[in-house]
Amino acid sequence: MSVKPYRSMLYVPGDKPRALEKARTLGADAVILDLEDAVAPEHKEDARSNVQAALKENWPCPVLVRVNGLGTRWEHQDREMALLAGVDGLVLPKVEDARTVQDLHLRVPLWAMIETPAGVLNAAAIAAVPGVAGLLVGANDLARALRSRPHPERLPLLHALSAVVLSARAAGKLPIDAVFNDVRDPEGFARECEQGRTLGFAGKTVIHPAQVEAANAAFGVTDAQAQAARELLDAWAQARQEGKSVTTHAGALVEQMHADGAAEHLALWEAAQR
Ligand SMILES: CC(C)(COP(=O)(O)OP(=O)(O)OC[C@H]1O[C@@H](n2cnc3c(N)ncnc32)[C@H](O)[C@@H]1OP(=O)(O)O)[C@@H](O)C(=O)NCCC(=O)NCCSC(=O)C[C@H](O)C(=O)O
Ligand SMILES: [Mg+2]
Repeated sequence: MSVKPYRSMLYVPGDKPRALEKARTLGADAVILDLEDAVAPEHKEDARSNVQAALKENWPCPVLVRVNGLGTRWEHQDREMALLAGVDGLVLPKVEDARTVQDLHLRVPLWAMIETPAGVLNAAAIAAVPGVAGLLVGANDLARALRSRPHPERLPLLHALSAVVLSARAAGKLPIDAVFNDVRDPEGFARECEQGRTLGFAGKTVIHPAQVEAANAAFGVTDAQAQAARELLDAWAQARQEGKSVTTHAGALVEQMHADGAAEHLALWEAAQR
């Protein structure tokens, strides 16, 4: 089994040259060079040039570009620039229906942002479009659209968060959790990562260098977990050899889906080692 981890996906504003340079060294599993909400209208053209230059550099991870939304005056040029410069994928903000994504006929993977009520309601169809690699939650826009209030456990967003996980997983795509806005609250960030991981997200979008390592840890597999997965797979192999389709390991039930889960954990651990 071969998997590519997307534990941390770092947004980098296209109009901040220092951040664009620094992003190459931070250990994120992917970076998202942002031309949308992190960039003021008067800086859009400069940001596009900076991102074009950044795409020519060597990166240790996949580099995505978040283009401005469909229907804005920048979107077409953003997309053309990114595709010509050899981007690894595009992030499209505020995706609300599957048809919009289908009609783009992109030749690189598309990561669709789910950050409006309509986007949440249509998330399953959006995720199912061929070429969509994953769904990213945009919790700031979503909270604004829902008129919900901040809540330490994201209670008003839980339905939407789970809908994104369900939709992406049903289509075999990756669900990626929203950003955590307070870059000076590592405990709060760790709690939210834990919640996202528990809900089924594969990783988290992050906005600051200080959040990268914590997201990698929260959505990664520890050495001890990898060892436990190996032991479970050994127990399962032994059981299968004996013609059993159910066994116990360390006192707990083991069936095929548990073995599949252990194999996926091990593959993620191996990928992170590389
Ligand atoms: C959040 C920030 C504005 C904080 O900025 P600041 O206080 O200036 O940061 P620091 O001084 O602590 O920065 C220290 C050094 O780290 C570099 N840095 C900072 N952020 C990044 C980054 N994202 N990538 C790479 N490098 C970064 C600084 O250059 C400093 O470097 P050095 O000079 O060597 O010390 C700021 O972190 C920031 O702008 N973050 C990204 C914001 C962003 O991208 N927003 C858009 C995506 S989130 C979104 O849109 C939400 C979604 O759509 C939704 O709806 O929810
Ligand atoms: Mg947004």
